[in-house]
Amino acid sequence: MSGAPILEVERIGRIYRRGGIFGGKPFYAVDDVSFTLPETPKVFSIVGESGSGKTTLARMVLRLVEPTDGTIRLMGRPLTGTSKERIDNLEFRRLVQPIFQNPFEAFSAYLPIGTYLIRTALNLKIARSEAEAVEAADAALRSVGLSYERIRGKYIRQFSGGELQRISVARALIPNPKLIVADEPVSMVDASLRMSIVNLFRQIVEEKGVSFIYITHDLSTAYYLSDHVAIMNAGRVVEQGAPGDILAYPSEAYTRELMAAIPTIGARWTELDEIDRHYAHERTRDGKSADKHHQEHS
Ligand SMILES: Nc1ncnc2c1ncn2[C@@H]1O[C@H](COP(=O)(O)OP(=O)(O)OP(=O)(O)O)[C@@H](O)[C@H]1O
Repeated sequence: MSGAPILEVERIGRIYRRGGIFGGKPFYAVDDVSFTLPETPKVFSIVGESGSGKTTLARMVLRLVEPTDGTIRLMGRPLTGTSKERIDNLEFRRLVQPIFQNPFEAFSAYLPIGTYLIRTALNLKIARSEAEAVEAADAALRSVGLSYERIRGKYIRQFSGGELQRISVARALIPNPKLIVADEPVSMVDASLRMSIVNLFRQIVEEKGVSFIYITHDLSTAYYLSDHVAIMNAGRVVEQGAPGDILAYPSEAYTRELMAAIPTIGARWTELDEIDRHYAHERTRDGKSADKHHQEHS
């Protein structure tokens, strides 16, 4: 269905029980959350402290957890419920891909990573033969500054966290998805490489037309990367809007607390000014975001 938003999340909620398997007290881990990702590719960040419900929300969008209430539609078609229109699993995995926090857990330790990527291409029916699968893996790896040749025969222990997260991004790109849901994707990556991954996301949005849901507790990367930020507290979205507006004029006390909770607030927000300047420069240079760190480290 063309013209439909990529994702429409409407009043979703998820109940869990706290305090014992039997008779624990029910509570909403995600409570009445709504947002829309438009057809044009965007980065939508969900920011909140530990326990605010970000991962539960991401897992509902990834169809790993069934919502207790509400509906989710992908390109106009339901992800939840039992209607005939519901997107089937293969189609869903081709359209929506995850990137998780720990890249070391994203791949098998006993399989060369290239083999894993080939299997992904074959399982998702992106390739009909091993040769086609190598081609698909190579194309995806090239979009993140690597190549199949460079990773061939290697196992996860032979890569750094940053390199592996880059390979996770390549894995996610194999089916040419419409949406990537990235749950704390840089929190386990070395600080020096963090911005290169964040820049890579922006490049993918602009060059490949993929939308991102970026889940993080880190306001600074959310501010830098996003077109839209939603702040979550105790399962609810307490405010959402353009990052500049939210962070310059936070209307919620909770958002101000989140900002104040950054331990090196002076340094961090000065760093944001630098990021702003760098980003503005990179974007105007040739109309695209370039990835300086990426070139340095690849
Ligand atoms: N399977 C589950 N069973 C019971 N409670 C759960 C389950 N998953 C999450 N919760 C609870 O739901 C709440 C929200 O958790 P969630 O992991 O979504 O938050 P989060 O913001 O992603 O936090 P973190 O960054 O620490 O992962 C927490 O109180 C958590 O303990």
